[in-house]
Amino acid sequence: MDKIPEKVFVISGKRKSGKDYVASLMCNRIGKHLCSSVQLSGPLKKQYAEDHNLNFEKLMDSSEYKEKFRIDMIKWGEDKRTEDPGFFCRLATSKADLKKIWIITDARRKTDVDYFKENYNDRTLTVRVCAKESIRKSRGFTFTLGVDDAESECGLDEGIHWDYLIHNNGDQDLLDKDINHLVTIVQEKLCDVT
Ligand SMILES: Nc1ncnc2c1ncn2[C@@H]1O[C@H](COP(=O)(O)OP(=O)(O)OP(=O)(O)O)[C@@H](O)[C@H]1O
Repeated sequence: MDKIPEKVFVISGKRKSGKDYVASLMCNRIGKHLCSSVQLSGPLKKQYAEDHNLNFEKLMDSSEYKEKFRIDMIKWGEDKRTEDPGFFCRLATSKADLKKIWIITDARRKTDVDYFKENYNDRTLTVRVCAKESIRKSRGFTFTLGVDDAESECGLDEGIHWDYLIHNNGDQDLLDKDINHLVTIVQEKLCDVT
């Protein structure tokens, strides 16, 4: 293992629940000098793009290009994960420049949660971003067969105990309150180690 973080927030949520939005708020409030946002889908997409001769930058943004390859990419990722469940988690966190606080922005499967619990047990906090379907739709979500009923989107809907829930339904005060709570945990932890 290359580097031991002080805290690992493992964020999950349905499509367009606001995972990236929440991760970015957390990062800004904790301090960008302390936080690394880690996308598990990053290395997956990079490898997929290389193997299939595709444009990696376009796969990483929220363009139609990404949507076009989503189903095939999910299948390809499943096959890799079957061979080695921690493969993408390990790849995503093996960068040398990661900071003290890791914010994993896109846990999708139990194997993702298990990986961080197994490797950073005392430091991992699981976070579920919750948003009603109507709100997610207003942010661009449309139900897609083969995507929204696949394990990659439903694997963490049940059977996981979340340490924290973030309510992202449009009430900015409630969202702030939830995020401030997580920020306080980090600040307390960092006080303990300094
Ligand atoms: N509380 C909020 N206030 C304003 N805009 C928001 C809020 N939450 C999310 N959004 C916006 O909704 C859109 C979807 O959010 P985001 O990309 O964070 O969702 P996601 O869960 O990461 O989506 P995906 O599953 O597709 O990666 C973005 O344009 C984001 O800026």
